[in-house]
Amino acid sequence: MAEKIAFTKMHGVGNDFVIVDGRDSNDHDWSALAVEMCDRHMGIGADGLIILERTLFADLMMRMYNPDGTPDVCGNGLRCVARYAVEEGIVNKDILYIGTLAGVRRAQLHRDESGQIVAITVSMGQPQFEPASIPMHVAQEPVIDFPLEVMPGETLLITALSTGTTHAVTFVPELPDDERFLAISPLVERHPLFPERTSLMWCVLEAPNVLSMRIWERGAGETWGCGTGACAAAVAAVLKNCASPNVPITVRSKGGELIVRWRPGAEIEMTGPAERVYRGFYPLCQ
Ligand SMILES: N[C@@H](CCC[C@H](N)C(=O)O)C(=O)O
Repeated sequence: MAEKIAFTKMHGVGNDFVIVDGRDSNDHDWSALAVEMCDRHMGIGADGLIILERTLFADLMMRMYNPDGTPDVCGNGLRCVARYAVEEGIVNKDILYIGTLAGVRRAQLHRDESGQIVAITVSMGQPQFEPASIPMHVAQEPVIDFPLEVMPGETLLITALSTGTTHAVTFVPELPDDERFLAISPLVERHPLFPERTSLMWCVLEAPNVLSMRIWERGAGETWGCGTGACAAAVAAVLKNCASPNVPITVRSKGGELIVRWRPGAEIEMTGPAERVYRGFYPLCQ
């Protein structure tokens, strides 16, 4: 009989993931399975596949694969993993430590009076501004409002940084319509100045410390939320004096709101929901 992989579908502000507890599973080509499983027509459909593993350095290790199979770091996925680990009894405490490709992250669950998990706060590490860490081929640090020529006659002012993964943030007067968003975002993702490609956060400053954004993720395309991207946008807003440091910054996207707090020299902190959608079994056809 064909092997079946048990999975749980979860999302954080509409950024959706297939979560697989791989602690005792056979060796699989997770990168290839991410491509299959994340396919919205021929698979389960998701913005990423997350595999849980054992580690000596934290309560749990998470590995996230984009829908194109590339491994990455993931903020919304981090909150989903924290909730999953506690509700599945893998970890029996409301403050836990999760290993990621960018290092160990702290997660704290928040509950209402009835004990229901209502939000999760995660540490997201310190933002990286050195061009080599982003990575971006540019001789400027930090990269604030860099004029990126996307095509003849189209230049975006880009603030670029890494929040564990590469982000370009552009502040615009209004969010782009589909035509503009779909024409320009993939060109920024694959711009030659970003040797490992980049995600692009289109941001509007709605009010002091309130941002709304439209998200293009490297390896995934448009998503409804992006945790590392919300952090990058909030940090960029502070760097550009559009938001105050150490004060909660609300970052809205198609799938909901995240709250981000950062001051120069400190770790980023992000708070938001994580929801379970359904469980299932994925048949392996290999
Ligand atoms: N959605 C994630 C970020 C996923 C990584 C992105 N696709 C990339 O390649 O950088 C998040 O919530 O942080």
